[in-house]
Amino acid sequence: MNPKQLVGEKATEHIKEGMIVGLGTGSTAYFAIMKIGEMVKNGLNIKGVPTSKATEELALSLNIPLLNISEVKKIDVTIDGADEYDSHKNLIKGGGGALLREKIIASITRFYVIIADKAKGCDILGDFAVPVEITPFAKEITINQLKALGCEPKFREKDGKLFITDNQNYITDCKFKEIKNPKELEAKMNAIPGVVENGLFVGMANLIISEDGEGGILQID
Ligand SMILES: O=C[C@H](O)[C@H](O)[C@H](O)COP(=O)(O)O
Repeated sequence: MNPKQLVGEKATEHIKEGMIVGLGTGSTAYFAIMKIGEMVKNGLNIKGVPTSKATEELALSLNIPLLNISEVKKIDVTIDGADEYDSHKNLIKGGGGALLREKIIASITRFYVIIADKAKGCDILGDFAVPVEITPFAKEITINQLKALGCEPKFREKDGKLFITDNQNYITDCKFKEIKNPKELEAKMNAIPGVVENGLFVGMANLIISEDGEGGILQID
């Protein structure tokens, strides 16, 4: 089985009848959502909260009942992907640009499950450039302030134009050498006025499910 499908389906074991479920974004979360669609079709009663417009469309196509975020106080379990993770379950997310909605949903989630290839595991975060969502206003000032934190920031582009998030903002991908203190860096980046949110998810994940390269499951809890 495709490793993404393996970990995606494994994560759905944490979903129980009646739960409110956060639906992640990306190519790994896709498999969890497909499985949830199947579970719903077979009679499971849950309600989903999507972390992006793309996920909302996918969930609707599978007839997964959805809640509007304004109706939600707590989410029982969220299943989402990651771009990099360490052994303390700190993450870099936002490779698909969905980090803001993902982090809001993670922040009200009781049990946050991350599904990711083993290759995304590392000792120290930083190989993957940290995606940072910034306001279009004064973007040059914001990018210089990010640079002052010791990274090489780059505006993300798509089809030759600046990438626009679901929230009508830009993304800058900030490449650091290594991130020795992710908690401190997360706070420093968010202290910049033009930064809406950044892709460091520190102390949020409860469980990381990955594949061992031979079809087995590895878990960090
Ligand atoms: O913005 C996108 C999300 O943070 C994704 O969950 C992350 O980029 C991992 O995506 P994938 O499973 O496609 O590698």
